[in-house]
Amino acid sequence: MAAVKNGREYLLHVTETLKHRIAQLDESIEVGQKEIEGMHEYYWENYTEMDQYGYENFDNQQALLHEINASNEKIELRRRFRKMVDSPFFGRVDFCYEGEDEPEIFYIGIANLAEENGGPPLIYDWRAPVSGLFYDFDKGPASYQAPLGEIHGDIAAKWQYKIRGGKMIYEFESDVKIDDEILKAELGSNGDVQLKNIIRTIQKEQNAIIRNTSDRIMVIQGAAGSGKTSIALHRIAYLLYHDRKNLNSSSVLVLSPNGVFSDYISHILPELGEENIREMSFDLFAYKRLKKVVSDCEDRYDLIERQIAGLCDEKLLKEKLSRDFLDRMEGYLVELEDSLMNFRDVEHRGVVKKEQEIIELFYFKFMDIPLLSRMDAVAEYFIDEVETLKGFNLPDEEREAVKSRFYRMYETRDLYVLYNRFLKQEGFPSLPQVQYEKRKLRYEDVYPVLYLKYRLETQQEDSGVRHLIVDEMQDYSMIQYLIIQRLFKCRMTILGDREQTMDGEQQDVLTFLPKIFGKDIRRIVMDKSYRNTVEIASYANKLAGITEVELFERHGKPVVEKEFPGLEEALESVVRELRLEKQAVIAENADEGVEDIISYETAAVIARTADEARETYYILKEKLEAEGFDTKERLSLLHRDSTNFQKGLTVTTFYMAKGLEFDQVFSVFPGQDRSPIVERARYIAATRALHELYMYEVVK
Ligand SMILES: Nc1ncnc2c1ncn2[C@@H]1O[C@H](COP(=O)(O)OP(=O)(O)OP(=O)(O)O)[C@@H](O)[C@H]1O
Repeated sequence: MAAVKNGREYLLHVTETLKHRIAQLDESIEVGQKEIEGMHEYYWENYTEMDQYGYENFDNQQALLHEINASNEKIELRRRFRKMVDSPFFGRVDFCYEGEDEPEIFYIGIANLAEENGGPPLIYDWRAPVSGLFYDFDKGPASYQAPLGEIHGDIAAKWQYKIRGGKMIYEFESDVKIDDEILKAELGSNGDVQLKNIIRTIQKEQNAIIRNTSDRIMVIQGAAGSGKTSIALHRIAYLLYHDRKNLNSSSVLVLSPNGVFSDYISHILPELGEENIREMSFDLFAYKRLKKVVSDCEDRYDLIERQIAGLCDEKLLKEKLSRDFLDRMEGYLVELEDSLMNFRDVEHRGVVKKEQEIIELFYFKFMDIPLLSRMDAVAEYFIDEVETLKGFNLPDEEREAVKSRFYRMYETRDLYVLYNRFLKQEGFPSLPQVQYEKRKLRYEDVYPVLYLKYRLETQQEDSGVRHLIVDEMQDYSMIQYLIIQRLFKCRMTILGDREQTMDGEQQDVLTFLPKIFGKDIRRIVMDKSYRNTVEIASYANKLAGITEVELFERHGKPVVEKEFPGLEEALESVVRELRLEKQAVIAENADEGVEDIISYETAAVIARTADEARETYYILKEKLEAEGFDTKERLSLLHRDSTNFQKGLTVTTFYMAKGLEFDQVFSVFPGQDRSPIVERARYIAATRALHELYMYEVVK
């Protein structure tokens, strides 16, 4: 097809090919399904007569499995092709290899396509080595990293296309990287309910992160809206594509802040032709691990609420999150080696293990096993001896009884008690000494107890995770990173923004990450922001005193700052300014009389606390219903237990809004609260806005 040079002609040819391949797959999938059904039938009809050793049965099952896998692969390929019909390609690079006269033409799309399986590609996957040219170079000398080494040449031309519903909307030759006009159009469009895939407009500096395979741990400090989350997900799609042997979607885990965020990003990988990855909130993970120790744990959101309500001893919190606290805990762990133990002789079925022998086993032979699991090894060792001497295996119950005599040599194995003892010893207020049912850990104690658990109980465990993504890295403390380091020995992409710390004080995790992970870390700073208009981004940066962020030149309405005597009045204004329905509006900077039709997909009212968000929601519900707004479908209260993010108007807190974005944002805060944490909250709220921002203060 090299003769076809025109995008429209090429589109026709590609569309025909897609239709043809889909039809072929339809047929072959149908044949495969019949084959599978036939195999099932054969099995049920004949299984009683199959050979007694099960060989035939085994062969049948293998054949069936093979057929099912082949069928699934075809279904997956058909799904990908069907998706490609809408927009088969978005870019083209004419690349002249060094020493050649004629350029070769590469069309780039969401996935590979050839006229037949294994044939020369008509379209290259955006992750293919050669596609790097599209993102990284303008016209002129260029190179890309192929499996056999770097390939050099010249880009003779670069084209960009917009195809929708199989129709060419536009095509043009561009000599800049990714034309700014296209990016502006992408960014200027309304926010979807979920994060968008950005393969058409990935920027050079973003591409470098997506395609990086050499660094084990990448730490990305990126300004609000710089594309961190988008990049992390595209990076995973890239790594899955290039390393199918070692990586699959179930071996990638994202530590995400909450269920809503997971929902918000959940479609990107399937859209990029990959299966979804696992996600987990670290707080939930901790709670599950500590279930046997305490009946409940606070999470990060409880802590924030407590901090805003002034119910948190900030000094104590800071102390418990400090390096010094951790060092003291390490000292305590050393002390426990001795102070926790009461060794004594054990005798069973006439076999005796002397105290001194137990001590030797405990401190020498099994010294590498964590303290609270070590006695188990000693007990097993003794049981083994008894069994050898007696010449038979002990029944399970008897084994357990022997083990419990060994366990009794620990003064206690209760982590709650051990932690409490540590607090007391170090002069910290102790936790209430209560029964399990009443034990609830405050957030600042959750991770120290989990840390104790790992240090005292757990040996190296293989989580099966080969790549870990930590989003919102600034929200994790040093002790959490230490736990992460113990749990995951894999590659990592850690990303966040120190300015979006949900704390009074900024935490720059980059200062301590190298101490935890060593020199394997590659640190990258992204200071160009794409989400907000220049007006919104400049306003937000001023709020946080940020100066070094580069802004993408996209302009919009000036930020509106207003004070109101009460919440009711503020929300009346929200209802007036809301542009979720098609509405004719006098454009701010336009000539008088010129009207714009403005209609957005998403808007949010962002509040300070969960209670304030709830109150806001109910007032708004009433006001909007009076205006005939469909509140059932288009108004939602997003809280910590929510699992999805909906179109329309969302009412939520600043901490739940993190990571999300909305066309219009109304930040409604109590004007009198100027505490550092709430000032950060205003910044987080402001940076959520794509096109319009209203900063409302309720000044009683
Ligand atoms: N290269 C790009 N092309 C098109 N859109 C982009 C690009 N990079 C970022 N964006 C858009 O910018 C917005 C912000 O991206 P994203 O949410 O990934 O940023 P972030 O750095 O994680 O933000 P935050 O930390 O503020 O939550 C999204 O709408 C995303 O689609």
